[in-house]
Amino acid sequence: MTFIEQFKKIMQDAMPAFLANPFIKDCEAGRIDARALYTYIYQDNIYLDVYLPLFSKGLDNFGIDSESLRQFEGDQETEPHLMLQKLADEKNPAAKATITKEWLPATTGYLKHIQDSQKEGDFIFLCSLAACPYVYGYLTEKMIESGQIKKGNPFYPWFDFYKGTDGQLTVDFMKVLEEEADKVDEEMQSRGLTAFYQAVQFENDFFAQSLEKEG
Ligand SMILES: Cc1ncc(CN)c(N)n1
Repeated sequence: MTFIEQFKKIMQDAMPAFLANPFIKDCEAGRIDARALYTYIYQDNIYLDVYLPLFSKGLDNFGIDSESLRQFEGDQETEPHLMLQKLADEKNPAAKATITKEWLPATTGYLKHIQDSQKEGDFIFLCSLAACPYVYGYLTEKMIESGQIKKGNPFYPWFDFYKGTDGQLTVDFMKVLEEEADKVDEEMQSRGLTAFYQAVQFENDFFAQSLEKEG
């Protein structure tokens, strides 16, 4: 299996866990849990504030200047947050006051993982950064394709958004990773795959933590 094939397999193998995730199951059922959505948005803002500058550094390390990759650093994340916020506001705006305004464990753990990967070297760092666009691009595409998320589902616009943005980004990211993987030895490739695998697990935990109640 090529490096990229192994990358894809990690995501394919993780799909059942994402589909069993209560956050994703709520989306599939069109069930709006306002508190969970407010929590997700709050945590995602914390995450992106740290992740996006790191993403920029990760690209700079390899002199990468692709338009879709660069665009990702802009404010495109605001739009999907507003979509979820609208759903939560319509359902139960009072839930906003009840969310935990602290860094939840998957937020802290995921960011620490990326920062630790950065210390391990440029290639491993790049692999750890890939899960953020890859998971959303892959998951949204598969769930729309399979009919698990259909038009009319309140979450459809959110899935469709990421299918477009993160889907395209993933195509560009994979091209870069393929080129860079050719330049490193097998041991480094394997460490890169591990860093990606762990980031994929954190993506799943990140969704799940939004539904966990206080105390
Ligand atoms: C935690 C997380 N992962 C992925 C994405 C979408 N790129 C996001 N907004 N937040």
